[in-house]
Amino acid sequence: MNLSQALLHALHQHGAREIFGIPGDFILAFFRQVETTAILPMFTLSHEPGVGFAADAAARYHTRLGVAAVTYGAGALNMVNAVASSYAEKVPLVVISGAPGAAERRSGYLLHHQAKTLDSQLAIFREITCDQVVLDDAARAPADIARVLASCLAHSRPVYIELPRDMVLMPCAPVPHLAPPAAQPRALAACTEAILARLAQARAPLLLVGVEIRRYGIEHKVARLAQLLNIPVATTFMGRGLLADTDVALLGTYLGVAGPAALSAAVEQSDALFMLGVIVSDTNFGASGKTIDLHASIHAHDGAVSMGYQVYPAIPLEALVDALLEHGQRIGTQASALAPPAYPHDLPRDAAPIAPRDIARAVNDVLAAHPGLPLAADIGDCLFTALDIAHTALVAPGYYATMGYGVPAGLGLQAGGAGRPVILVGDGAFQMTGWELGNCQRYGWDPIVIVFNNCSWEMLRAFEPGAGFTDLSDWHFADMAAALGGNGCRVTTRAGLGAALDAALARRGRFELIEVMIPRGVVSDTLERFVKGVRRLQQSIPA
Ligand SMILES: Cc1ncc(Cc2c([C@H](C)O)sc(CCOP(=O)(O)OP(=O)(O)O)c2C)c(N)n1
Ligand SMILES: [Mg+2]
Repeated sequence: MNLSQALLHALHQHGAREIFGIPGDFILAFFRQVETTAILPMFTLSHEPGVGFAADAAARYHTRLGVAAVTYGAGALNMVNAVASSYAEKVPLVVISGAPGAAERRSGYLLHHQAKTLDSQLAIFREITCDQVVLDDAARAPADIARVLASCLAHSRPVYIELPRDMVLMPCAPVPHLAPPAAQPRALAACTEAILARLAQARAPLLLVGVEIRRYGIEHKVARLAQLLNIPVATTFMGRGLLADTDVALLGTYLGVAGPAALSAAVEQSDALFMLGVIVSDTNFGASGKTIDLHASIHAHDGAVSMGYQVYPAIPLEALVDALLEHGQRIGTQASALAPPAYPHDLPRDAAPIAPRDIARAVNDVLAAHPGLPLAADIGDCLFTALDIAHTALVAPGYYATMGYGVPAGLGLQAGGAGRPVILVGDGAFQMTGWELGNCQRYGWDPIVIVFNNCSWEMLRAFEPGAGFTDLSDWHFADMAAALGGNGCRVTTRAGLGAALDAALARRGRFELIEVMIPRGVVSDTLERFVKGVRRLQQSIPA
């Protein structure tokens, strides 16, 4: 076996099911190994940010390793933003970068794609990955690859593998599979007992779940825990879509002042807020009406648990949930004190112009007929609109908030076997990576893409009214769809939107681009409330 085959078998054994990539001369030999061994299918896209986003989305949706393979320098450094997003949002992404071989490193020349030094790329990726290896020694490679892949899964963060091109065919032993880290039994028992005692004595315990319960594949265990404890459950903004395929009666998504008042009050007034797998970020808590006292909460995240000023280190999330399931008992008197949110549906098929909420209605009508359709959303008002869409699997960078995610992420979902996705994307974000749709024809992907075309960076205008620089011109995206191998149509009325979706759903095999024209200044209620809330909080926080 050669080193590439050992690496590919190890990726498969650790759960990876596909590779996204763009080749370059420093990684050509590895791409040939991927192609000839067929251990993992390879999907190539057009621009490395899209490669990273697609691999990220496949990893999120399927709760498994995502893999992005790129060339040295121009390729890998082009993907830094996407990998940073995966790091911030705790996605287990394996970055494989080709690299110069030993002889060319000693040539004394500055090599093409080299920035500062030949190790600068490794230094940059150290900042956005949890573990790294340069595979320059075939004897060490099996242990190094095992360690790095185990880190990726244990921390649910990206890792970096640099593969010099003269090592690709070197003979190499198989890669061992390391056991995941275990909790120290007595520490786990003490932590579990303290949490259950705290919840039992509380007046209003509440379970708030975040992305880590998806990343560690424990949503169904968490659903069982919620039913066992019988306490109200809500998701964070980033956690939108969690528990969607369980029968947990969710209160909804916590959005602070931008969300339903009763739900926000339940979270902010809880005297035992149990945050499970929650990233404590401004997008999750920045619009809180009453600042949540994190020291009065229980927070299980990043492999540790904090309660008050007590920290229990090395408590893997799944081990904690298993222990709570084993020792927990009914605590709450009623699981959900609030009626679950009602989502808008029944799009009127009339000549009225289209507002973001109408798109939510239309998608909810589609979901009623096609339950379980996966959603990918970009950053912009399309993501706030997604909060008016019924609970379904949703991938979106709700915390790191990078634009350009939506279309490549939708392609990653379909490539990874999630079925036909609906993609929500604004015109500004579509300008960045929407062109990846041109790759659908090679792979038979056929997402339904809804472009919110307000000819504007409208989310920024909501924060900076009167700014002229947020105006964009009208790119007529629908007219370009056919040239990219898909079907496109532009709609300006609610009847047109309904008809376009009906037609799109009736066709398969080509992407469907529905360009929804939205008047500038018309935004979703949620974005409006979010902006008002953030402004009010900015004014209220003493200097
Ligand atoms: C890669 C990248 N560049 C810039 C931004 C800043 C930014 C936003 C966030 C605040 O950082 S929202 C936004 C405008 C989005 O425009 P569009 O896609 O048309 O959506 P909509 O018109 O619905 O706003 C920008 C430029 C970003 N998030 N990501
Ligand atoms: Mg826009």
